[in-house]
Amino acid sequence: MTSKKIIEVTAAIIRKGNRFLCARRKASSEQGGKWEFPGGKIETNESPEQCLERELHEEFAIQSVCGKFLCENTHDYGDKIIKLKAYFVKHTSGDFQLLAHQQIQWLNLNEMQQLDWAEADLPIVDKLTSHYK
Ligand SMILES: Nc1nc2c([nH]c(=O)n2[C@H]2C[C@H](O)[C@@H](COP(=O)(O)OP(=O)(O)OP(=O)(O)O)O2)c(=O)[nH]1
Repeated sequence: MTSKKIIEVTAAIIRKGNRFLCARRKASSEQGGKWEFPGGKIETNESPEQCLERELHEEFAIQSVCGKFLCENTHDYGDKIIKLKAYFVKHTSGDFQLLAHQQIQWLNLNEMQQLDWAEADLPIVDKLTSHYK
C-alpha cells in the first residue's frame, strides 16, 4: 500500500467591509472551476504567513500582511490529501490583477454559501460564518 502525501496549502481570508475575496480557479487547474480562498502550496523553509504574502503577490500583484490563523481542514481528494490552513490577511497596497484565476468576487457570507467551493474549503466557509455570527 502506498500512503498519500499530505500537501500543506495556505488560504487567505481577505475582508473588505462585510465582503470577502473569493477566487475561481482556472478550468485547466486542479479543482478547475471551483471557488477557493487564494493561496498555494507552502514551500520548503517557508512559513504559512510568508507563503500567503508571496502567493498573493504572484496571483494578484498586491502587497499584504498575514494576520491571525482562523482554522485548518484536511481533505482527502482521493489522489491527494490537502491540509488547508486559513489565515486572515490584510491587503496593504496595489490594485488586484487577475494573474492566476479566472474570476474574483467580493461576497458577503450569505452569498458565499451559494458558490461551488473546492471541497476542502467548505468547513472553512462554515467556520468563517460562525466567526462573524
Ligand atoms: N490555494 C488554494 N488551494 C486550494 C484551496 N482549496 C483546495 O482544495 N485547494 C487545492 C487546489 C490544489 O490542489 C492545491 C493548491 O494548489 P495551487 O495550485 O493553488 O498551489 P500553487 O499556487 O503553489 O501551485 P503550483 O506551484 O503547484 O502550480 O490545493 C484553497 O482554498 N486555496
